[in-house]
Amino acid sequence: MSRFRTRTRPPVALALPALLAVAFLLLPLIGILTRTQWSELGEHLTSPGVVEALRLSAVVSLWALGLSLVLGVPLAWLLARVPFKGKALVRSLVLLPMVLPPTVGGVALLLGFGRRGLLGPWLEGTFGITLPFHTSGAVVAATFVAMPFLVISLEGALGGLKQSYEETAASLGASQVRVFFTVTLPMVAPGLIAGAALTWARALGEFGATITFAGNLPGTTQTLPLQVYLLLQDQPEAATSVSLLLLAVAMGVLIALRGRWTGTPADRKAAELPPVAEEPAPTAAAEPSAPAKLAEPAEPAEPTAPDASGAALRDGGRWPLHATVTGFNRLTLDAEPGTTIAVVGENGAGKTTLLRALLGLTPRAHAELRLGDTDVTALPPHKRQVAWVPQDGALFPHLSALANTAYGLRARRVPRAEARARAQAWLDRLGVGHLAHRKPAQLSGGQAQRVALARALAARPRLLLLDEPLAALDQTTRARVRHTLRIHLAEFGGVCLIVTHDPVEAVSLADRVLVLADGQTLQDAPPVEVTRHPRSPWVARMLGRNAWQGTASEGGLALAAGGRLVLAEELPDGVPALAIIAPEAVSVHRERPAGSPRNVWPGTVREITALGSRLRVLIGSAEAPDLVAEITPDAAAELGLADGVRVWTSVKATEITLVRL
Ligand SMILES: Nc1ncnc2c1ncn2[C@@H]1O[C@H](COP(=O)(O)OP(=O)(O)OP(=O)(O)O)[C@@H](O)[C@H]1O
Repeated sequence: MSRFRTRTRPPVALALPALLAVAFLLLPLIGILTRTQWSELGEHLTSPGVVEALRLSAVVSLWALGLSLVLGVPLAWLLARVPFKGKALVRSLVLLPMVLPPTVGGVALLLGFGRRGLLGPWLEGTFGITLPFHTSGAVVAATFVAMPFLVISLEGALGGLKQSYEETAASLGASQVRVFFTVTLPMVAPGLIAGAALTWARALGEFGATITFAGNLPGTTQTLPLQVYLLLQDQPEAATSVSLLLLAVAMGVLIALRGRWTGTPADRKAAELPPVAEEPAPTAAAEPSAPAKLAEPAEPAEPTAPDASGAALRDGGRWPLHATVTGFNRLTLDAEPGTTIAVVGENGAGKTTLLRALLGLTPRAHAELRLGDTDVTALPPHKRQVAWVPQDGALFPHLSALANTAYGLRARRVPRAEARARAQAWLDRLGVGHLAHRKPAQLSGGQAQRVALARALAARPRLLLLDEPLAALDQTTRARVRHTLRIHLAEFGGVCLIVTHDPVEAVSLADRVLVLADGQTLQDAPPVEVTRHPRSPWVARMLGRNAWQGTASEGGLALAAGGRLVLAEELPDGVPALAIIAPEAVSVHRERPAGSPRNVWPGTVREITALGSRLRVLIGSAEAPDLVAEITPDAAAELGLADGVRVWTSVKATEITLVRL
């Protein structure tokens, strides 16, 4: 109990000044409330002068808001999205009116737009507009001080928006304008609304710049704050009443904005919902393996007859791929329709860059890309029919699973009802049809991945790019989604590239494994071949094999890391090679094994991990590189294996596969 109190009680040294700060802010407000003549409040606020000032304030602040939106939204977009020289300077310029004393702002406006200012004579001569002492002058002054709030708020929202949302939307077929209105704008709406509200409130309260630049003319430039200033001299009670009105408006804006800075109300609602259970893995019977289930959702526009080979899913076409990539990636890729290629490689090998080049989304690599008979090289991303599922799925958070899935179809102008029906059918096929009306935040990781996949497939792509589609899932969910993925990829008539770091994914999903190193193809072969003859230690280890690099010498391999390996195969001296040892081929003993094996090393158990029904034992040795052995739990128990236990390892020379480098 006392511990609880100690923890929650804030330190006095912080609490005291914090309370003083609150009191400091509160006292003036209490002053207004206590000094307000409540009985005369109605009379004060309905006096002709106040009503006129109120009307003028509304007109000026709304015009200022409108101008800020028209000018500020593009400026915020430019600052957030377009790299250009002098951006820091432009941003400082935008912020300047916020820190400049408003009267100085007023003087600056006079010198810029006033009668004798830089632009004033031209405005007067050409349009007959004189800003000072005119309502339009008050609007200019209010816009000058208020627009920064909009720009800063919107730039922050745009900057915080992950670009993968917009890029995915483009890959689904949406033009830039469509992406802006259907993805960008709805996603930054909270920031835009918050910025607009603050801009309006700031414009409503503007005083200094207005009185300096536009003067204090009743009915023309005398807004509420200016009137408060006047009233304070002759009728302090009325000034208090009007101040109370402005205070109420300001508080109203802040209360309405509560939470908008920290997230959308939709997000919060979603977070409050009970977690959605991951549905059980589809059984073989439930999987759409029967022809009837494989049928493409009803498509009145392009009817396709389902047949036993699943041709209906292929969008009436099969799309071979030919790509020549230059830039960071330098490779040529050819693949038959229906081929799934796992793209693997170390961090920074260029996997994502390759995908982005095929999408036409990066200047770092250029892809000459032909899909079927169509050369899409010159086409923008939204016209290539190359669908992309980024690592996090990038489901649009403001749209339901159904609307997400229908997005690509709508972008290609499929009528709404038909698009939704087709999207629903795709969700059903991927086992998430019952979640169609959920927002992405209400889906589990596995469910979201299936929706992302349904969305990509529903867009009828000719090339499908999946960037680590299962990376964020736990082992069980990963196995389920992998199963679903395998079934649907088997029916896909285009080429599919899957970036992965998971050997199981690479071997079980792909027809080919493309190993990248430094942007180039190190190996491009079927999984069996890559597993048997990996071309680099990294690939071998990724596939769960021991891989030791060395140079042939005297009938063996002198290991680069020190030590020697006896081989069954003869290699000419001096040839660099990679020795691949399957973990199952490593024998573990407590005593030095008697008999013939010549590759025997003493070592210590460093780590034991479970892999399915077997155990992987990492053994370190002073005489050889680290070695991974795979044994049954029974064998491990019999040997009494545990971390730190001293053991002997042996490998038969005939169990070693050699790959020349
Ligand atoms: N926008 C960028 N500007 C400059 N260099 C970049 C950019 N994006 C990536 N790179 C560099 O290009 C190289 C390839 O990056 P890429 O993201 O394609 O690698 P990757 O194989 O996908 O790596 P990972 O497995 O870490 O995702 C890396 O050296 C990386 O630092």
